[in-house]
Amino acid sequence: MTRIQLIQSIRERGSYLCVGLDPDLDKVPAHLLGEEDPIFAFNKEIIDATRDLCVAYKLNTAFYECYGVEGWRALERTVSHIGQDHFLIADAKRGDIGNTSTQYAKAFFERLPFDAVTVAPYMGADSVKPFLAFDGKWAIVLGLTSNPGAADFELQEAGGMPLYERVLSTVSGWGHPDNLMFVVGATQASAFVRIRKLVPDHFLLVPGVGAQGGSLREISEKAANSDLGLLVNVSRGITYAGKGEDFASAARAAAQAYQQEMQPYVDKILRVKIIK
Ligand SMILES: O=C(O)c1cc(=O)[nH]c(=O)n1[C@@H]1O[C@H](COP(=O)(O)O)[C@@H](O)[C@H]1O
Repeated sequence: MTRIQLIQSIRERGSYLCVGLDPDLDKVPAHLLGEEDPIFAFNKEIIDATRDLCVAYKLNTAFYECYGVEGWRALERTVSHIGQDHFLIADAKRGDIGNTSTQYAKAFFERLPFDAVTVAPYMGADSVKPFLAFDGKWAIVLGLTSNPGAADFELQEAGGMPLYERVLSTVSGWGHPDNLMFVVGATQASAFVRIRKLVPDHFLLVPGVGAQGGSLREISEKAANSDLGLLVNVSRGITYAGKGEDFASAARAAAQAYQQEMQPYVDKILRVKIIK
């Protein structure tokens, strides 16, 4: 999916919500556990209940890999059920020497139909650039993450600025706003304004709303750009909004509340904008 298509889809749905599909068999409703593929059965109901309210789905591969080949099969079935109308993110946090990164990119972009993969920048240019070499595909590079451990390296000073700022300004030169996004945690509100100065045009993937306590309003006020420029991810806050047989309608209600909070920002920013 191109940046222009993504912006159109945000405008049409009045939403920049990304639903995180991180299924955990210890948490899915008991009545699904007897299904032949309970992970897919769970995801399918969540997808069917939320498709019109979100523009993206993010699958964290850890929640599939931990179930071995059956988990991977459920991931494949899930992405094919989602189809082509949503921006599809493989949250795999990859990045390795160049030829290995190319194989990771092929796995998600050629074997599977993902639009984007999350990438850790620690190994530098040759580990990130292979993900930028696929037409119409995206790398989403970790900038300032939502977890407490962000303080261990990302917030440490590196040559007169925090390391994450160096990552944003250096990595933004490796790609462009049509193939590169950055992850910024919703819990890092005090950094949003500074981040927008460093990467004014890039989309930001913002996890950490819901279970981790980040504020959708604060992100929207401080980090939206003239394209809207945000994908706000919520995983547990939507998928486990309900625990019983009505979990899908509870998920829909949670997603709808986020979408309704987003609509005024979409209207304000994208209503009269002519897309470049
Ligand atoms: O790359 C990510 O998506 C990510 C980066 C980050 O800084 N923090 C973060 O929570 N995530 C992921 O975003 C999702 C957040 O899930 P919830 O806290 O359940 O909404 C999980 O898949 C995390 O692995």
